[in-house]
Amino acid sequence: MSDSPSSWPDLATLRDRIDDIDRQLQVLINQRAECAQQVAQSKMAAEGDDTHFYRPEREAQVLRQIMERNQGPLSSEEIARLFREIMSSCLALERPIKVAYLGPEGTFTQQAALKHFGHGAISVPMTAIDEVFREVEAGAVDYGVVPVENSTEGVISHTLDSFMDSSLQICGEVVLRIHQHLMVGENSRPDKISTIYSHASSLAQCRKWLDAHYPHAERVAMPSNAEAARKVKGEWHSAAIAGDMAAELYGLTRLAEKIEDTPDNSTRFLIIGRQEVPPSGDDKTSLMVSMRNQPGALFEVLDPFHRHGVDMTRIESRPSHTGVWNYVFFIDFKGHTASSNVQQVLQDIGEKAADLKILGAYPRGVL
Ligand SMILES: O=C(O)C(=O)C[C@]1(C(=O)O)C=C[C@@H](O)C=C1
Repeated sequence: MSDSPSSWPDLATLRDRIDDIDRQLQVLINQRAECAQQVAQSKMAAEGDDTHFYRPEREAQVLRQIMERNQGPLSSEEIARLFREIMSSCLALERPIKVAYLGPEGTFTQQAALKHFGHGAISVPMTAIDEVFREVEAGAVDYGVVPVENSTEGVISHTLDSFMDSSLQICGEVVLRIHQHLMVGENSRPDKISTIYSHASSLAQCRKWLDAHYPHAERVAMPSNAEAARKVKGEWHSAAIAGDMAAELYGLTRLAEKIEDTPDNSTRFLIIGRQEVPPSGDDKTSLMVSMRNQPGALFEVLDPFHRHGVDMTRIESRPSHTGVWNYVFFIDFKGHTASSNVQQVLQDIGEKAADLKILGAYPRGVL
């Protein structure tokens, strides 16, 4: 017999079934929350004042397990997103976590913070990247979220430079697909757009689209996309390029969606904190290495990775703050500082480098 609508249970029966499942889910979610409360007690008994309630390695393991065992029909990403929120609420019961991000409200960095920590975290906007670092260092917030590289635009040098003078650790990473939309306020005249506001890097990410669709509009760089969205709210002749959060926050209408020139446009953000993270089973490590300016310096940094079979994922060089002729390399690689081949790499580089700083070993982004 074919599966026709007439052979399905009726709507009332299906809704009864959903009510019953919801009842069970609710009991189970609250049982999970009680467990998390007990975890908090046991952590405090063992660690006292230094207790870290947020455990990046455990969260990554929980989310990976959920994705691996998922059988659908919900996608692995979707089910992990739901559990992300459950864990976020459980952590908030243990202790509410404060997270500073590069603001204002509605930026992609806030979106990244919520994607990583879920909506149980209290997110606090900051006006600059170094302010995010300062707030975490001072203990005014627990963690910070800062952008570090965009697939189209490259590295965010402010973030790398901030690590030079900071003792903070990288505790995690999160990658966000960046979709840019052209948006206007309610009194706008879409056929009369003469000015388009956005952050310089978003304007650059949409350059070809703007050349094709608004060749005569003036492009004005703003401190952030969210700032741009706020500005156009009351202007009838201008539009902003920003993301979903900014459109919703300022009640703007999207004139065109996903206008970024490269379809896989994404930004990587780092979670910074004051704790070292144990291995999760799939980790990355970030280093900062200062080399004297002499022939073969780059080779001496790269060679140990090759010799010990460690997979480098990124290398950037920045001028050092201290010596005019010294360079600092920022390096990311797969693996955790607890593993022996990584320790051998660190030892070899340490013997040649003027300075070697481990910025953190942390779980590879899951969501
Ligand atoms: O396992 C822990 O350490 C917990 O605190 C529980 C839990 C969870 O809800 O699964 C909550 C917060 C942590 O960041 C990690 C996991």
